[in-house]
Amino acid sequence: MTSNPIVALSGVTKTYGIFTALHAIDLDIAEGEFVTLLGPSGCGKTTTLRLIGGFEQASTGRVAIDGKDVTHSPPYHRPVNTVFQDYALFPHMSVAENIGYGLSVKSNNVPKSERTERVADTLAMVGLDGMAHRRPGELSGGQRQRVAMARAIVRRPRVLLLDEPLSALDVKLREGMQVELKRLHRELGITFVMVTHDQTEALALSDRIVVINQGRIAQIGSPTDLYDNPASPYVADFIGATNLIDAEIIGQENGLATLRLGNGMIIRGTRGPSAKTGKATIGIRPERFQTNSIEGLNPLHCTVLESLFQGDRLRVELALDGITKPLFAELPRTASASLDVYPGKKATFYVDPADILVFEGDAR
Ligand SMILES: Nc1ncnc2c1ncn2[C@@H]1O[C@H](COP(=O)(O)OP(=O)(O)OP(=O)(O)O)[C@@H](O)[C@H]1O
Repeated sequence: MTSNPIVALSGVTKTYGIFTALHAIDLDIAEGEFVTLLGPSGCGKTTTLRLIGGFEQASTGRVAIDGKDVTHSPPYHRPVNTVFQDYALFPHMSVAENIGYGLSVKSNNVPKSERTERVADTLAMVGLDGMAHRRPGELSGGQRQRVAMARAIVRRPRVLLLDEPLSALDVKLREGMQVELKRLHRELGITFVMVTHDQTEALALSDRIVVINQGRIAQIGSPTDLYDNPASPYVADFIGATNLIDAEIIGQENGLATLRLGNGMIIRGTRGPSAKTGKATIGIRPERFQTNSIEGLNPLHCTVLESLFQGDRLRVELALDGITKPLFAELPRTASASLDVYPGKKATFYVDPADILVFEGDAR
């Protein structure tokens, strides 16, 4: 666990009536980290964020910020600010007034001259110079998002909470704003905790990702950690797509597991299992399919069901002989050109044992 975490949740449970939204969550966030809470709709990520912000109270457990127990403190007694999903700007106030509002209300000791200066600095920081006098209704979606950011950071919180901050923007704008968020995080040096259900966004922005599944933390790790070493089929499938296939571990030697698939096929995988034998699930990332036969790789005899052109890649739907659930492979265009894939074609693909993720049990 992190020493001297800026945010620490210990055994936090949140219930609504008889429904438990969070089950005894433990989470430490280090000062300056960019942490993302990721998971499907209803998994509990917003609840977790709201517990940190003080908009919800834990049913049991403890919330500490900067070493201080804030479990029962209201939002305004926490060194935290929130960028809400809908931005929550005041429509009748100008951009500058929206941004300065928090300073005038909460920090009465900020003199007017300093307030004006801080608002101007913050406007520049989010790239909104020259927009100070506009009203929210006269701004684009991306500009409104920047005002919401500016309003949250002008008070210089220790922790910035971001609730799906980019979800209202179209794809192109969202990609641009991702770069902006990353830059702001670096320049401000404060802790960002963001909620998203968009795994690409989480992978691109975070130092660490907290994957949540039905009110429980499924795994915490860096983006590469989660991508390369997912702890469960759930994480493997949520962080980057994964083909999951039922299998049985029938032997193990020198860190190499021998597995039998439902169609009787034997393959070898190196990633993960400690159990000698028993039920398992294997995961293969779509981009790990190879087209050349190389000594030591697992051959997979397939029939092409469909091939979808995607510019730089070809996405190919495959049926592994004797297995009903289709698999997806993503091939670089160069590889697919030599293969000439079309529906109905019999083709053999190859997967390195190191690219076979092995999960014990039928945990799906
Ligand atoms: N005030 C409430 N009363 C009852 N149930 C609630 C309340 N707030 C949240 N829940 C339930 O708690 C669970 C977690 O909700 P939460 O908003 O944290 O999910 P989420 O992961 O953020 O989902 P989304 O991406 O859809 O916002 C959901 O099943 C939700 O219906």
